[in-house]
Amino acid sequence: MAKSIDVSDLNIYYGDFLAVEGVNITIPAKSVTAFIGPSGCGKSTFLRSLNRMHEVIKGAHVDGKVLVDGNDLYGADMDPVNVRRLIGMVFQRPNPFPTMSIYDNVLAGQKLNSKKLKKSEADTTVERALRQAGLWAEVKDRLERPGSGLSGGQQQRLCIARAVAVQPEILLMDEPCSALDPISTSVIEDLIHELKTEYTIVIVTHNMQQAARVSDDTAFFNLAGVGQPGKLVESGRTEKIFSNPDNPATEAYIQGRFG
Ligand SMILES: Nc1ncnc2c1ncn2[C@@H]1O[C@H](COP(=O)(O)OP(=O)(O)OP(=O)(O)O)[C@@H](O)[C@H]1O
Repeated sequence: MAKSIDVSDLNIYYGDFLAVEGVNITIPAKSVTAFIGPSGCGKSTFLRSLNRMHEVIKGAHVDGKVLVDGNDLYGADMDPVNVRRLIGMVFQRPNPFPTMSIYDNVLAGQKLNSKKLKKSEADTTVERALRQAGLWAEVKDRLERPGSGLSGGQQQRLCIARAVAVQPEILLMDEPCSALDPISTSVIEDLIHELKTEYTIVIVTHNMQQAARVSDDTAFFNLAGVGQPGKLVESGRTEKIFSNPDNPATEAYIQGRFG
């Protein structure tokens, strides 16, 4: 079941450095929310705080609240490993395990969660995940070949298959198309459109056309100055943010006047 995310008064630190300050936002379920803003404003940092990947870095921590359908992600009884299973992540560079077969790559998340599957269950999971990632037809006859033998765009879809194989509720995508050619980018964008019927999707992108094409909602982040923390300037329906934003900085950024 896809879930909504409610963030309140979130501050995100690297040691003493406050990287992102005071974020308040609701990310609706079963829709695509794009994070945009100039380099260094904290988009990726904020994204990683949404599945507790941020704290993997030594000294990194947050204060404030992140609720997923009312459950506090940072609550004392919340296991970060479980959080990362429920909230999957796809990175900028496709990162399949290169020597592992396509089949085993899809199941890699399951194995990390030390979930033992019968062969028939494993086969079903692999097919389902590859179909969801729009890759099944292209790889069904070479599942035992290494993941590294696929094109960049196919590798990224393999990573999406790996992320959905564990049946997460939310998918976080950090510039998932920035290393891909326009055709592979378009395939992934179509896929994002299909996946939102089942998942809540959050995507960081530098590409304004992409944000406008794929997202239902957009959040614009900015820096007040060098060394200052990043802040959420405004968020709302993508149509509104792109055509009639409340803040002049949002309009300037979208029109390419800075960043
Ligand atoms: N591992 C880290 N340790 C310390 N500071 C970091 C670390 N990663 C990022 N930062 C700092 O946090 C701030 C936000 O960085 P972040 O990468 O989240 O921004 P971004 O908006 O995603 O940038 P970009 O668009 O360039 O990817 C920056 O000042 C950055 O230097």
